[in-house]
Amino acid sequence: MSRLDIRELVIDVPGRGDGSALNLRVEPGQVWGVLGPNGAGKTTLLHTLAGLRPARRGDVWLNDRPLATMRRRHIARALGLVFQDRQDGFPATVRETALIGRHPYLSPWQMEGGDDLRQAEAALERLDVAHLADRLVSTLSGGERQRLAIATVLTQAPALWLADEPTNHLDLHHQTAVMELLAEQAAAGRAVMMCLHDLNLAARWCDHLLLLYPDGKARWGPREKMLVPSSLERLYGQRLATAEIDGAPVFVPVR
Ligand SMILES: Nc1ncnc2c1ncn2[C@@H]1O[C@H](COP(=O)(O)OP(=O)(O)OP(=O)(O)O)[C@@H](O)[C@H]1O
Repeated sequence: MSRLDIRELVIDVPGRGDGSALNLRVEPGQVWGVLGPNGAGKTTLLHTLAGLRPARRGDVWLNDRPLATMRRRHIARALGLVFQDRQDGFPATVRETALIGRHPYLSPWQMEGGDDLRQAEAALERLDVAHLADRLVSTLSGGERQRLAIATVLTQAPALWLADEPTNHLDLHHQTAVMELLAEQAAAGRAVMMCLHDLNLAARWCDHLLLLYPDGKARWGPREKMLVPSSLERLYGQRLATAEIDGAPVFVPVR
């Protein structure tokens, strides 16, 4: 189990004022959604939480240790990041790519073993890309690449998932399958924080929300308190119509 403590954190968005310092805790079992318009800083936040870029101010603690003092290998055993954009520069197969998820557990130059391979193949199966295992990643469609990226993090088996628009490029069925997977991870005691553009996915699958405004201001809390139509309209500068389907609110943009 992993816990992320975000203390007085100001992310470093170039040319922008500090806005609100973030003070929140992502606990095992929770699913956090990060919402905000383009450029609000969602990716910057996730990369800061993963220790990939420095904060302007404040700290991130992973399991009672400051992230900044931890070795990358130890961070990678606890925390997995699904990137929004990927550069698949090396000519690797789908199976080889999923196996990268095991690298935090191997010593330098150690080959993956049978258990690693089984874990990667189970993840490929789960993300519905096992039939592509021998294909070069460069030949995959956008949605197939996205599912492979998630399968690679599933192979890594982190206790804390950070996912940057995990449903990017996915058709409706695979969007639901990925959200079910992330919900299952949380139900098994892991923690999830994901950036989303789809308010309806956030309303259905997240239990906590962080709203990031373009000026750096932020609000966060339990879903019920955050999904207020007037504040979502302010967040996006977009009028919304609201309904309820299947017990969850549904938001539709209107002119
Ligand atoms: N290296 C950089 N140099 C200058 N500006 C940057 C840099 N990296 C990010 N930014 C700017 O910081 C802001 C936040 O970017 P970020 O990618 O975090 O936004 P986002 O909320 O994830 O957006 P989107 O919804 O479009 O993915 C943007 O205005 C972006 O142009």
